[in-house]
Amino acid sequence: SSSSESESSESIIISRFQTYLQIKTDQPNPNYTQSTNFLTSQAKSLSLQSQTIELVSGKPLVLLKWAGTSPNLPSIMLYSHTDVVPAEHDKWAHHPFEAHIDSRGRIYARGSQDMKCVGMQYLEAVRKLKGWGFVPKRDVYLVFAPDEEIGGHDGAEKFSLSQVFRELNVGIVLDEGLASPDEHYRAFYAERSPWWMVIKAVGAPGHGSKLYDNSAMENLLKSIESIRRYRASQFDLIKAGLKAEGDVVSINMAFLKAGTPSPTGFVMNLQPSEAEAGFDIRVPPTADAESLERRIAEEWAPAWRNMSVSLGQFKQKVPVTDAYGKPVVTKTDSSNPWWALLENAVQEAGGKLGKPEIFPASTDARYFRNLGLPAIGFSPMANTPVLLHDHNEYLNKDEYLKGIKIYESIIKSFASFDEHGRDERFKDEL
Ligand SMILES: CSCC[C@H](NC=O)C(=O)O
Ligand SMILES: [Zn+2]
Ligand SMILES: [Zn+2]
Repeated sequence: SSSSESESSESIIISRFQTYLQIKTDQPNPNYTQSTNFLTSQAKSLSLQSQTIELVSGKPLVLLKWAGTSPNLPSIMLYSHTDVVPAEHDKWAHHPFEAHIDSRGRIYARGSQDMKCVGMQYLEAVRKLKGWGFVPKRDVYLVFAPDEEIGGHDGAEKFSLSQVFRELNVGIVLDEGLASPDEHYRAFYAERSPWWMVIKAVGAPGHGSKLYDNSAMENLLKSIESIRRYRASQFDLIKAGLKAEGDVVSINMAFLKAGTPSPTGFVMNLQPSEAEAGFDIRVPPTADAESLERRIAEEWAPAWRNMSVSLGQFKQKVPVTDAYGKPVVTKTDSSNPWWALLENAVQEAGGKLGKPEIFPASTDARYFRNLGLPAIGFSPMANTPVLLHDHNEYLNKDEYLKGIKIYESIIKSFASFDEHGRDERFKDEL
């Protein structure tokens, strides 16, 4: 019967997803050879043109092309990253690279939400559309990039600045979003900028029994107290329902480093002369970055308290604004036809979309928004807890399959949109 046929094709779709999830592309040593081979073989089975670009050796980006009938129109870029964050195997109910499906249909794997789901859903949607004989007007590109989880410098950043990318004449970028615990899918028009900061205090050492001012520990603790008050004030705005997660500044301590090591632990009766703490700060595009800088310099790391500030791992301090001082955001009003197209396409496929949001963390989309291109963060996972970077990351197979239908609708709509309109303007600016 046709229903058992569709079941078997659904199980093939799920097992392809499992195969991709089983490839160990976890940082810091992702197996990009295997993911590249897998994606290239998928492209072949779909008769998509494929090339592998290594802007940095050992960091392949897989670029697939579905040629449209009007190649002069700006193209659609369906973007995803192939790497995933590490997982603590022994803390998971199922091995993070087994892609085990439990009795409720939950597929457990690192990358099931972030974001191998999206990369495979693009491919499955293209497979369906091709099967139905759909022909795109615009060129459709699928991009599978390395190293998003460590900042995207050898992936999306270099790619966005490359001649190859310029020649794609991209008009709209789709990249990752977040799962939604309720029935509404989430779409993101901007993201917060990561500022990774280390605050260091130096001070006079002394006997552990002595009360005196200006020890490194005391000075660092003063900063931490002030930072925690600020953190609470931002968090309160969310708790009171006044602001969304992406609309406030977040600041969390990533590490604390101080003390004089001894063979049995730390020396107890010595107040150390140095102490430092690392913070992950996320700044919304609309925030007053200058006043935050002032707060850091005057309250959190004042030189008069023998304190200094430097950039942490990967030296992340992404500017909140573009080269012209404008916040880096994608328009959600009528000046951006892609937004309305996305809304309608999701609705037509039976999905509901929530209010546009600012992504609380970082994605590679920022590199494309920085060029002035519209980029929408979207991962179709409704009724799903947000588990990216968490233990037991999973996606239910029915949600995954629904997401493919959502992308069929979006890709069809985007690839058929034949107004030059506003996106032509970007071409002159590039
Ligand atoms: C700032 S580079 C790291 C990017 C990473 N992206 C997803 O988690 C993040 O921490 O937001
Ligand atoms: Zn991601
Ligand atoms: Zn991630």
